[in-house]
Amino acid sequence: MLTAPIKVIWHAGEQNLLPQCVNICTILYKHLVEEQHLTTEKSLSPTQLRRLGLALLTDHIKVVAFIKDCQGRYVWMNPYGLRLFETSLNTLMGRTLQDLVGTAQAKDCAAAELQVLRSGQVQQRVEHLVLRSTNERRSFRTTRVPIEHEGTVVGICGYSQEITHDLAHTASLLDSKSLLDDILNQLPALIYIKDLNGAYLYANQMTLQSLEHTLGEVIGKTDFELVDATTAKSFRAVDQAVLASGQRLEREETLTLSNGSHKRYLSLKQPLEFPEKTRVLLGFSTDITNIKRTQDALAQSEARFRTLFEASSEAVVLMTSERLIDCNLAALHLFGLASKDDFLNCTLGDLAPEKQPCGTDSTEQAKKIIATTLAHHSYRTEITIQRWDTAELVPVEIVATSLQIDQEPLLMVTLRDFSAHRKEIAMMERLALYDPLTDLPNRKLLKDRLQLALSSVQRQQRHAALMFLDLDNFKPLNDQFGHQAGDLLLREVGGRLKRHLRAEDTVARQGGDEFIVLLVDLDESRLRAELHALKVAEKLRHELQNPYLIQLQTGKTVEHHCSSSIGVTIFGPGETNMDDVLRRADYAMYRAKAKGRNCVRLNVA
Ligand SMILES: Nc1nc2c(ncn2[C@@H]2O[C@H](COP(=O)(O)OP(=O)(O)OP(=O)(O)O)[C@@H](O)[C@H]2O)c(=O)[nH]1
Repeated sequence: MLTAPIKVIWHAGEQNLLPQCVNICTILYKHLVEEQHLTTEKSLSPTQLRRLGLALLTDHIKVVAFIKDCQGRYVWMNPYGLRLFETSLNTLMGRTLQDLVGTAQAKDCAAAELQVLRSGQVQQRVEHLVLRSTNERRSFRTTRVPIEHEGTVVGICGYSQEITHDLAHTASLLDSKSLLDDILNQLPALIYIKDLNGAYLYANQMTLQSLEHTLGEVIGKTDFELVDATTAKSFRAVDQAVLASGQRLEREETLTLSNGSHKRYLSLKQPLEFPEKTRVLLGFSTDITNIKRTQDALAQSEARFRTLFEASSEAVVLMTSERLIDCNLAALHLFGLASKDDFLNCTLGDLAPEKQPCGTDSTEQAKKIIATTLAHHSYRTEITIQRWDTAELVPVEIVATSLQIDQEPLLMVTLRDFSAHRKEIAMMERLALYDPLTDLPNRKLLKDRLQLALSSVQRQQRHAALMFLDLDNFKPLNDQFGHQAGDLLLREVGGRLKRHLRAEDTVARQGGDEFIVLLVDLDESRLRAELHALKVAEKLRHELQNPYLIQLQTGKTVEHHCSSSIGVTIFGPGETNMDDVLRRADYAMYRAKAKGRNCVRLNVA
């Protein structure tokens, strides 16, 4: 049997709050007709049918429907509600919500009910209740409708639609969106989305900081409204290229800030298809300003060192323990190479002749240099290299130092062309021992050889001779035609003397127009040695008095006549005092001068 309260529910639902019930009612109506084999025409009036349908409806809908008196005591609850609270209608009748849910929530709901009873207004609110039956927390959207009877509110009817899952879903959606926002805003990168026209649809915190605008100022705006025109143009060009090609692009971009400083970004941009075929641009830019600054500084420093390295006049080679990997221009010149391509990947041994002048295998020598350098950190030695262009052998001094670059052991080898140095030394030695004008041994070398000769005569018991020669009538040539003419004559004298002596004899220039001749290994007999020496002296005197044809600087050739005064002395076994020998020869020459020049005089010890 249908009761009055149900009528009230129907009244409330029909007019206010349960429009969906009308549809359900229609379905139930059909179900009822089929179940009970009834037909509308035959069995029930529309009113009867409506009552029956409503009764079934309250039994079947998944909504807690209830009726309470003005004291908040339950008068009725539908089966769904009874199942939810795990109670029966009989048990529930006369009880309040406090018997079904937690005290605090029950009090809160009672206050809400009181408000409905007092105001006579329909009320809808979300309530979170902990069920006493299961201790579960459930959420409901509850609607309370005042029941009026003859102008007085006598009770409340209402229904509670469970929204626990909806709320949980919404909460998780909200949670995940804010989590995503948090993540995107905390990422140390610019993340942004722009539409086809370049207007920002999304910008994370870092993008906003870079653009120096708030989210409200950025969304819907293009770069042209946010940054300087040049920057905006370059951003737009990349964006358009991405959108047009449909391809992901990676570019370095520069943003000029309001204070004039620049920020450098590595931007990865790609098109993104949104539902309904909307294409947008997703951008991800990393701030590489500091990296670039460091890279630029490194590149500058590298360029500076490269310039120093290349400009060094010292040949410098960089190598691993096996191969040559770099060198400067001076090294290329030293090796006679046209370019570094010829040089790279060679070994040190490849740049030397097969054998060193000392006979060592060059490859072995190179290995020794590398091993010693690595063992002792640095090593200095001399080797001979072979130029690639001329095959010329060049002695070089090398200083090798071991280095550690990027964990790799390397050797830096500096090479200095030793040939020039050697020539210099040879020249210095020659200058110290030879007369630069005539290229004859000077007095110092003569004395060395005289000392050797003195020793030799002791060993071999054979005599030797020393001659002092001084030109006669030399000065007038100087006076008349200048020193250069005199020099030419002095050179000619030296040549004539050398030509008429043996290789083992020595012709030296004492200085001015004075020459000294040392004749060694003459004879065991002093007498025969004297005769031999006098014979040679005469031959020389004769030779030197031949006329001299001197070609002047003017091109003119003049003839000059000059003779020589020669003093001779013999020294032999038992004689060791070099100065005595020199003095005797000098004195003999003085006597020849005194005798009238152009003659030979012998000074016997
Ligand atoms: N051209 C030239 N002249 C020199 C050089 N060294 C010395 N003399 C000159 O040689 C000359 C030597 O002087 P003397 O020996 O007195 O000249 P001289 O005419 O041979 O006289 P006597 O020896 O007395 O016969 C001086 O005029 C020096 O200036 C030189 O290297 N080159």
